[in-house]
Amino acid sequence: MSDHAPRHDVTREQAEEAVRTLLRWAGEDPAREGLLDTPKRVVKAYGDWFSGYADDPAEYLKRTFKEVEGYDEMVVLRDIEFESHCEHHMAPIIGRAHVGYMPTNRVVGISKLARVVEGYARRFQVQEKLTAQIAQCINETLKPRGVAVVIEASHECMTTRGVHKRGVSMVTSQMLGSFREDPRTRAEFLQFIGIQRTC
Ligand SMILES: Nc1nc2c(ncn2[C@@H]2O[C@H](COP(=O)(O)OP(=O)(O)OP(=O)(O)O)[C@@H](O)[C@H]2O)c(=O)[nH]1
Repeated sequence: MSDHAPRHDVTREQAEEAVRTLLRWAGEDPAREGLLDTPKRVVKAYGDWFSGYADDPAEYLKRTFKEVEGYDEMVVLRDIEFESHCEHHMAPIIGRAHVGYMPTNRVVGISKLARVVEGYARRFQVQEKLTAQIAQCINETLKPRGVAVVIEASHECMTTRGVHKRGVSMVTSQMLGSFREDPRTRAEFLQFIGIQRTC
């Protein structure tokens, strides 16, 4: 089984039974009419939220465009909305990713950067890991001069439970190659995505 294959050692029936157990634990009666189809719906929703385990995001970057060979300036895709789930509480993480790279001679279809974000977001995540995985995937597959990923997200484990702080967002960044080494390149990227340079 590859790293990206879904774990099929749990059957759909077992997954639905686990949802019934949680409903009982919360104080509900899973046999109540309104809840009869809930386990089926939850398992279907999990298939959507966690489809990233069946994805190999590097595959999206394998098709590159020859026609744009020679373009070697920064490419930025900003405001890529995503939904993920934190691996600590299994609560939603809702955010936006900004991705930039400095191509060498390999340029990808711009939607593929958003697909890479989706492939990693649709898993249980920690924001720092999500940020690093996106950057490393692009770096290893396209071998560009540099990669930059900034993620801004709110964590529902902080807003709907626990410390209950609304309006808080977490910002993480991973800069590789020229974005890490050249302050001007980094500053240009931050300007493109609307984050002012502070150092
Ligand atoms: N660094 C980081 N922390 C996260 C992320 N998602 C959730 N957390 C934090 O993970 C921590 C888990 O802390 P624990 O003390 O083990 O869990 P807890 O008792 O439920 O913590 P509280 O949320 O403070 O109630 C919490 O501080 C969460 O806010 C993330 O993506 N990155």
